[in-house]
Amino acid sequence: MGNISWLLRTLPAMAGELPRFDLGRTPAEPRELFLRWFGEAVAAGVREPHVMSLSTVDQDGLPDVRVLLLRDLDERGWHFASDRTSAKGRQLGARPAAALGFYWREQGRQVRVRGTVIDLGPEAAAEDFLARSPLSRLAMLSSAQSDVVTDPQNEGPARAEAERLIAADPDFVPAAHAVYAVDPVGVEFWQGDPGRRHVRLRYRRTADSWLREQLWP
Ligand SMILES: Cc1cc2nc3c(=O)[nH]c(=O)nc-3n(C[C@H](O)[C@H](O)[C@H](O)COP(=O)(O)O)c2cc1C
Repeated sequence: MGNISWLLRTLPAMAGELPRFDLGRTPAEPRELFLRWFGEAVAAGVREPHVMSLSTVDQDGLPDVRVLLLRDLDERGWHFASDRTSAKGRQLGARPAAALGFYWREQGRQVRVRGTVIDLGPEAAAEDFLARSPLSRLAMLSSAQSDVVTDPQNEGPARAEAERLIAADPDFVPAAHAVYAVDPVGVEFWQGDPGRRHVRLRYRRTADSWLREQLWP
């Protein structure tokens, strides 16, 4: 019988050198601070800094979470791409609200984003889909994200059908492909400290600007 608790207690967290978070140098807008931290994550060699968790809520109010890639960030918010008919797509259709979580381990940094979700429409979906590699497009076209795999042998025909679709129309975009943006009401930046004096800053949206508040970590 395995007991994992002893093992968990041997694992370090937030060890080593970590950056300092100077609250005197924070911009008025959270997007600007996110871009600064993201650039620093890339420069520090953080592996896959664009990987984030996305949480949504199902029809029973039960939270759901999975990992996705950040696709863009602009005045509309944090973008991700997915299938409108997937579990998350259906959850978002019924309840367009979500939270994102980034964890940049090498820097002991966490960023949390909460907000309403908007579907950016067919043009954004087409642009996102057609910019993908042929392999990625083929994989997306031949899968039914979140559905139960009833016949593993059926992958061949689905793949062949996807190949036929792309050959017939190289600009084909599946109707279910969507790009969403999380339009934030709150964005939080958390800097870990090996001495456990972690620093946490929350941006909260007000009618016409952002309120910055330091929170206990
Ligand atoms: C590193 C990584 C990146 C991923 N990126 C995406 C993505 O950008 N879009 C997406 O729909 N699924 C992505 N996935 C798959 C999702 O985690 C998830 O399995 C899928 O979207 C189905 O989720 P759902 O059933 O909750 O809708 C990624 C998984 C991993 C591990």
